[in-house]
Amino acid sequence: MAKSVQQMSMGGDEPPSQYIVKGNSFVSKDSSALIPIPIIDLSLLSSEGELQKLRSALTSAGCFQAIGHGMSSSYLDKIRELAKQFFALPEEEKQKYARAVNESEGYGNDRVVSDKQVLDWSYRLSLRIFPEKNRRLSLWPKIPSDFSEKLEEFSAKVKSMMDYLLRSMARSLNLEEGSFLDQFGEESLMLARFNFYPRCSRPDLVLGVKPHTDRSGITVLLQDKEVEGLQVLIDDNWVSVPTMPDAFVVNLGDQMQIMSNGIFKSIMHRVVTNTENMRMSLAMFNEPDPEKEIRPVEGLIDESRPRLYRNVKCYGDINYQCYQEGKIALETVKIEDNSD
Ligand SMILES: O=C(O)CCC(=O)C(=O)O
Ligand SMILES: [Fe+2]
Repeated sequence: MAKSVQQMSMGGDEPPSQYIVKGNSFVSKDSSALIPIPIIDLSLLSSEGELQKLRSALTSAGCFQAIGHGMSSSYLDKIRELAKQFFALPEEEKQKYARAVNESEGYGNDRVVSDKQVLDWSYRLSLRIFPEKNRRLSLWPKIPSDFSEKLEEFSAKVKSMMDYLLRSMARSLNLEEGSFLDQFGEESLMLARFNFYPRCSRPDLVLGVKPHTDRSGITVLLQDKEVEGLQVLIDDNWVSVPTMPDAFVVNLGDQMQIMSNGIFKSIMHRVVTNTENMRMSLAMFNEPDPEKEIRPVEGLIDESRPRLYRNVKCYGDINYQCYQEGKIALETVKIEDNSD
């Protein structure tokens, strides 16, 4: 049987060919000193100044670091600790929550859809959180014993932060507060993904996560407290997102690019590996109810900015299909001809 990423990591093995990303080198020039990631204080979003900063962050970069969100430093440490405790369990225990071959929920590595697929140097635990009826509690870890309770509490806090952000995003464009949030519907989806990146002997050839945009509406990411790895593509430069222990990274996803008629940018990002330290992150994805149609907000369409995207349902499925076929999902929902 092929060795697992964890076994290879511990042995310091040379990564096998399926993990090697061709035609690229990741020890690239780091542009973070030149292109800073915007920082937005959520407690100031009632002021016009901060709102304009938010708008500018989302129209240029498509991501920012969120501070002033009301969750304490020690609380965030506890959440990170929960993730670390789970990943530190013996493999046998973690396998109790293993992802089924054709599913994405549960514990494991990449779902393999083609022989040509380049594999990510990572482990994940993906769990559906909202709507509550979608939860598969058999996949929620029993150890640490407070895992479910803590995750549930954290998810509720993140959900209200996301709702507040979606309202603020609408206000920043002089729209009705509910212009984006209402499109998510009462049954909007939330998914938690715990990512774990073991050390890798060849960070120059292997990625923790390949370049992608999130299919979500928005993504709120709790980064590792110390170990960097996330990079975002801004103006054709890969920029490292610095660790800020008390901040969340907020990434705009594809579905908000659609709803904002392309004004807000869904950010391309990737995760690099390193030889020294393992890294963890916890990504919370918020998506509109797949049964509801989403569309560019009317107030963002005019003659100078014609409608860019058609009405879309079940974007998650479209995105997955495109991923398998090597297509860019957003391109397939674009309106090609705006002349009539
Ligand atoms: O680990 C990270 O910092 C980012 C993970 C990510 O992009 C994802 O889970 O979609
Ligand atoms: Fe992502």
